[in-house]
Amino acid sequence: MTRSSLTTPPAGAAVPSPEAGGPEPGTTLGSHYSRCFGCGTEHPTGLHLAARTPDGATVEAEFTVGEAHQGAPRLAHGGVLAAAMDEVIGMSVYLFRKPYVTGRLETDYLLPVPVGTTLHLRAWCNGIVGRKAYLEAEGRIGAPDGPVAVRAAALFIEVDMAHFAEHGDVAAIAAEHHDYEVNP
Ligand SMILES: CCCCCCCCCCCCCCCC(=O)SCCNC(=O)CCNC(=O)[C@H](O)C(C)(C)COP(=O)(O)OP(=O)(O)OC[C@H]1O[C@@H](n2cnc3c(N)ncnc32)[C@H](O)[C@@H]1OP(=O)(O)O
Repeated sequence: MTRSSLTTPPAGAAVPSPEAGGPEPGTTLGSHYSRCFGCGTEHPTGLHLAARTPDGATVEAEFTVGEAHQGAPRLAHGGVLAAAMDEVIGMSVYLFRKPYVTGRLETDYLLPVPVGTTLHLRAWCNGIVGRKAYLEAEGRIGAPDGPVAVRAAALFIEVDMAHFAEHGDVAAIAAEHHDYEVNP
């Protein structure tokens, strides 16, 4: 992965271990918002990622490139592939039970990805320092050990739930996150 110093964990960054009380290995992770472009089951043209964690610390998902995801004819749009990496990385840090948002996302495109291809995505965390999480992901064509088409490195920043309430739609959050108190 070609990455900048901004997405490279500094020496001594702690690599998190599976959170006590977090998802058991093998668990399928639900969507965090039904209309999310990445994982929402109600999004008509979204990526519909249904991620799972094989080990409580990393995340895997598949994404089949559809008609709605084209850039050049019959080829996936690079921004859509970046969105898939963003989503699977976001799910991998959400394993640690704290809300994070993308601060920076760097993407390497190694192979074109035709419509109809299933990309096998995997994301993991390389370290956390304070509010900053350093993460990485890859997308492989056709099989978990297929050729790598996309690689990404990211810096995610921890926020609190007030971030989503203040800047987004507090009623939608309350409707889908029953543990979120609208008026604490
Ligand atoms: C329904 C709701 C459910 C929610 C449930 C939970 C969510 C579950 C997620 C599941 C999966 C989602 C997957 C998709 C995830 C997205 O796509 S999120 C959407 C895209 N991202 C955004 O909209 C973020 C927009 N940016 C911001 O809001 C603010 O800039 C941020 C990132 C919160 C940071 O602002 P801040 O809190 O004021 O913090 P700030 O002091 O500026 O930065 C903190 C540190 O990070 C560094 N930093 C910040 N940004 C950068 C950057 N771009 N580059 C380098 N360093 C940076 C700063 O330099 C600083 O470093 P230190 O000085 O501490 O060393």
